[in-house]
Order: sequence, then C-alpha cells, then structure tokens
Amino acid sequence: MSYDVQIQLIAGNEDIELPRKMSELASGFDLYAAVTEELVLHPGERQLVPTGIAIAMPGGLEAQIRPRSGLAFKHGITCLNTPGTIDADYRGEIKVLLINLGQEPFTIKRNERIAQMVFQIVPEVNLSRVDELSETVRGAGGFGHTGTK
Ligand SMILES: O=c1ccn([C@H]2C[C@H](O)[C@@H](COP(=O)(O)OP(=O)(O)OP(=O)(O)O)O2)c(=O)[nH]1
Ligand SMILES: [Mg+2]
Repeated sequence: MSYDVQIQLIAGNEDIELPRKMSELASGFDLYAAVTEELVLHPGERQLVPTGIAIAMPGGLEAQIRPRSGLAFKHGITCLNTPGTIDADYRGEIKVLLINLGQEPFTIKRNERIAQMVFQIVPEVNLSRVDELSETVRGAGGFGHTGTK
C-alpha cells in the first residue's frame, strides 16, 4: 500500500534537505535540523529543534518522530517524547524535542540528521462506555505480574 504525503519547505529553509530514507527498505525518513547555524545542547538540556518542514498526509495515517540510535548510543541524544506524534491534521512545522542524556555538550549543525519520521496506519476506533469489561485470564495483573523468567 502506498500513500501520497505532501511536504512543504517553510520559507527561509530552501536549503534544508527533504526527509530521506537512507536505505531502500528503511522504515524512517531522516529529518534534518533547520537550526540557524548551530545549536548546543548541554548535558540534561532539552530543546525543540526545528526541521523546516510541514507535511500533509491522508487521514488514517500518523507520523512518529523517533530518535536515531547512533546519536543515542554515541552521544546520549534522544527524543524526550518518543515517539512524537504528528497528527494527520497538523500543518505546522515539525519539531523534534531532543534531550542530551550524555555527559558532554552536543552541537547540532544546520542540515544534520537529528531524528527519523515513521508513518503508521491509525485504525478508526469508536470508544463506548460500559459498566463491566469482558473477563480475561490476566485480569488486572500487570507491571511485572508474570515475573521475570
Ligand atoms: O515530536 C513532536 C510531537 C508533536 N509535534 C506537533 C505535531 C502534533 O500534531 C502536534 C501536537 O502534538 P501532541 O498531541 O503530542 O501534543 P499535545 O501536548 O497534546 O498538544 P496539542 O494539544 O496541540 O495536541 O505537535 C511535533 O512537531 N513534534
Ligand atoms: Mg495532542
């Protein structure tokens, strides 16, 4: 199944790379930082990083903003709200909420790849309120209820 998604480069960001899959079967389109020149993220600091793009996707899809494992592993840079949710009706600039969980300041330069965007199908769900829920073996057990082995 394929879907058409429109991308707009926000004015002033004509030099920003469009989101790109870095291999043929990659799940994610990498997103590029649209910071003015560079941005320094100090240890423990979080910042909303602009991407310079806005998108329009068909209803029934969402986009998830996920961290890049290389940045997380090498520098402790991750998305604070992972996965970030881009609603199908959102037309604003996509932003990436990065946090530095490492021990060193991390510098993000313009047009560096900072995160990835994965599209997902969102099923239509109708919620209905009831007084009793159907029974299951698990019941209310959770949070480690089944043990560790
Ligand atoms: O990492 C993210 C997460 C969200 N958004 C944008 C798109 C999304 O559609 C909108 C709202 O996101 P969300 O629903 O997660 O935030 P909220 O705190 O519930 O805000 P709102 O009340 O605007 O829905 O913000 C981003 O650009 N990046
Ligand atoms: Mg919301």
